[in-house]
Amino acid sequence: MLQFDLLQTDPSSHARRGQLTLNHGVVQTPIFMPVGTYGTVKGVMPRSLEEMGAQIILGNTFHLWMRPGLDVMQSFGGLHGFEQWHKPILTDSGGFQVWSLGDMRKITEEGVHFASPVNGDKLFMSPEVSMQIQTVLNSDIVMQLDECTPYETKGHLTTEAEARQSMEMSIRWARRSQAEFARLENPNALFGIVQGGMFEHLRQESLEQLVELDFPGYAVGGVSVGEPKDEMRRIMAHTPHRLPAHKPRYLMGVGTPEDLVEGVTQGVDMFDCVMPTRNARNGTIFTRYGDLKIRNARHRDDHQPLDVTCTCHACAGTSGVSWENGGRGGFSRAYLHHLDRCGEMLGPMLTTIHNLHYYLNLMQEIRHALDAGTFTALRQQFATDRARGV
Ligand SMILES: O=c1[nH]cnc2c(CCNCC3CCCCC3)c3[nH]c(NCc4cccs4)nc3cc12
Ligand SMILES: [Zn+2]
Repeated sequence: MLQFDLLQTDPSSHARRGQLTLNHGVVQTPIFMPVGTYGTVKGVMPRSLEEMGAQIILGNTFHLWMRPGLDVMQSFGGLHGFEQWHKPILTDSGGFQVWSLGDMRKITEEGVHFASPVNGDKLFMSPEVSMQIQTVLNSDIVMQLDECTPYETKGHLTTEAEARQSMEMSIRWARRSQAEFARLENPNALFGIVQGGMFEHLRQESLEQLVELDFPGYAVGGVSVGEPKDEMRRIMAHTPHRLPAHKPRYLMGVGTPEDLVEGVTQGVDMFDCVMPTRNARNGTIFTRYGDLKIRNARHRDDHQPLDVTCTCHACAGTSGVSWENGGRGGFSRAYLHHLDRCGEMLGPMLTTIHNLHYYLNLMQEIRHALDAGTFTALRQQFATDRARGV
């Protein structure tokens, strides 16, 4: 089941404030969805995810299918019981990971043949198989199996004809996903994925055919796949706001804090990206006033927290009072620099909590600004602050 209520629309952009009711709970939008790959958001306990306000997380169909396997997942009634996360979960189709297997896979109309990266077994992923796996996982939002049209292949840009072929196969796979989802009587929500490469007229054809199929929600795929920033922004400006206004819109794999603000402006409701978690593990920290590299020697004796305005556990400790509001309960940049230099596991745990909290808090500030009708002012303040530098 899925119900999407539009609560507010911004008068001077495509931004909107919404509420998504799913089987495992209600989600306020716009929303950032932390990525859990192997049934965990790396290094973060579910209680910490709750504490920082995560409302919905992602599960990775491909990896969970490989390991622990569907028998174990079935015995827990799905992913919620297995990973002990009882709020909504969105699972991807598994297709995107198969694509990244490169030459170890063969794409046919029927589906994708590939060798398991875990044990070399010959495997097959089709729209039907993807729906069967996601039904066992019992995720609240299921993604159709699509083909993520590449931006370039071996140095040559994807041509319009190639993008059309790929987009048309994703439409056929959307139909097959929908038919199998119905046959399985899955009680959750299936999203269609718009493709079309960097060609607006192909994007238009894709979304029109998917809207015909009447999905409860739609994703925009095929971006953030190595294209130049201005190309991604061009598609972000074309496609999301052309999708049905009364249904949720999910921009896949995006992006930086700046991309999230731009995406909301263009009418996007849902985002996922590995950036906050992946960057945290390699020491790149997002803050209100710009990014910093905790490994840099300049942080060696800095008593300040990562972000003086942040109320996360790393910056404000258990008090939750930010440094700028007089809180002194957090960890210093000096300490986090030390943990990074020593390779201590507490380092990535704390920087991941901070980066995720930064993304989730940014989306909460955006929701509050949309409620208050001050979204344009927020966009301006956000850009000014981020340019200040830390
Ligand atoms: O067209 C697409 N179809 C389907 N999935 C896509 C994804 C995966 C989105 N995150 C899934 C998550 C599910 C749970 C586990 C983690 C992934 C994309 N990610 C990106 N860029 C970000 C990128 C990240 C890495 C390389 S590109 N572009 C994407 C385009 C598509
Ligand atoms: Zn913080």
